[in-house]
Amino acid sequence: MPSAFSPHRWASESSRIGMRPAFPSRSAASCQDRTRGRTCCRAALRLAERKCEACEQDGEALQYMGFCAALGREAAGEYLSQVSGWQIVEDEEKRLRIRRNFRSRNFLKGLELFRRIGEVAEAEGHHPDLHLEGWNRATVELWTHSRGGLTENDFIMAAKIDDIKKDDLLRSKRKATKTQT
Ligand SMILES: C[C@H](O)[C@H](O)[C@H]1CNC2=NC(N)=NC(=O)C2=N1
Repeated sequence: MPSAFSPHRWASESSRIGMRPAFPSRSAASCQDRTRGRTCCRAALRLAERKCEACEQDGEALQYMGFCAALGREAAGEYLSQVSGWQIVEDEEKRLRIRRNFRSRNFLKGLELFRRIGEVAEAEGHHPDLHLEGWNRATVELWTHSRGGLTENDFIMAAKIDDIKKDDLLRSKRKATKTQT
């Protein structure tokens, strides 16, 4: 788990440089899950168990440090190791995004995959770009539009997409047949 982005790190960083911590309620002291008496800390949660944070309100970007800060390539690479099948790409304006490709069994199953992803996106308030081409080539791209790049929200969504049940929709991976040489 990259410690660089735990709320404790952000809280100590922000106090060190004199900035208000992004989520004061999440400082180490208050990050205590009183119902179960154990520290329930965001940084200890798998990406798929975290919740996307709204990065803007009424069209205004929220000045948070932390979860909404646009990530550089190195920090994005640290998060990438926690999701599966995704790659970091640059768009025509050099903005980072992550992309995962799927092959659906048919066109309608490709649309059903998007529907299942859409349900998670609506629940999280963070939405992917979805492309379905050549009837069964489904591409999912994630980036944080309000930040013009990648934030933790994109990797939370990627992890949640990884967890979506989808084997019934996708072509099985062709067994690699080794040709005898
Ligand atoms: C107000 C609301 O949080 C924003 O419009 C959300 C909606 N979904 C979003 N999805 C993505 N990928 N990026 C955003 O900046 C974004 N903003």
